[in-house]
Amino acid sequence: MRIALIAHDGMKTTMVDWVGRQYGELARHELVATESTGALLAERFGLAVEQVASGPLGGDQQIGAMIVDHRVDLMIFFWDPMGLHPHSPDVQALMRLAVLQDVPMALNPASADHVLRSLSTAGRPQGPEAVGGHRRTPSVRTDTAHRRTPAASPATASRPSAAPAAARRSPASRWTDTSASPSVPRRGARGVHGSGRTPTVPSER
Ligand SMILES: O=C(CO)COP(=O)(O)O
Repeated sequence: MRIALIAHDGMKTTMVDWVGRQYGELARHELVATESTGALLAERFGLAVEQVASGPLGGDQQIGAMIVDHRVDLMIFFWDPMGLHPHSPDVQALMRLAVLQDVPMALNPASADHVLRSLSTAGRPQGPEAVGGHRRTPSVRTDTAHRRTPAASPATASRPSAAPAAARRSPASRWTDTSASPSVPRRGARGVHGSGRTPTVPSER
């Protein structure tokens, strides 16, 4: 599985802490990162990390292109909610592509922990969903029970019925590594997630 790792400057410490906790699991996968994030992780942990350009210099767009090419299976993006980013349009575009292509995306350590923990089980869907696959495209619901209005809007009804990613790729293909060991227990006493993020001073990017 290829995992994209990205952190804004204000979240780099958080990323280092998280990777330190999840090193054992992450080392089992291919990693790609925006330049500064990747360099930091390679230096701190000796991880083999493919690096694209720095985020503000187009790296987010390069990761986005990888997502379009189905070369990223999971994105961990510690986006800084307190920072102003000159490349915000790139960040938004990247997130849009991840949503569009139905690539799992975690934006903070708590969700990243959950997603990583699920690697060992998500390839084996159980129950009714095992028949039809465990992933669906949000905009292409086939059941009608959820609708409050009598009919779907023409725009919704005329949409192509297949999700780009779902159509070309089996759900399980993203989760082939089913032998992952349980993730490293969380440490710290700060809440159930233990992510313990310290608020950071807004940074420029
Ligand atoms: O800005 C970023 C993502 O938008 C991260 O880029 P760097 O990893 O190069 O700092």
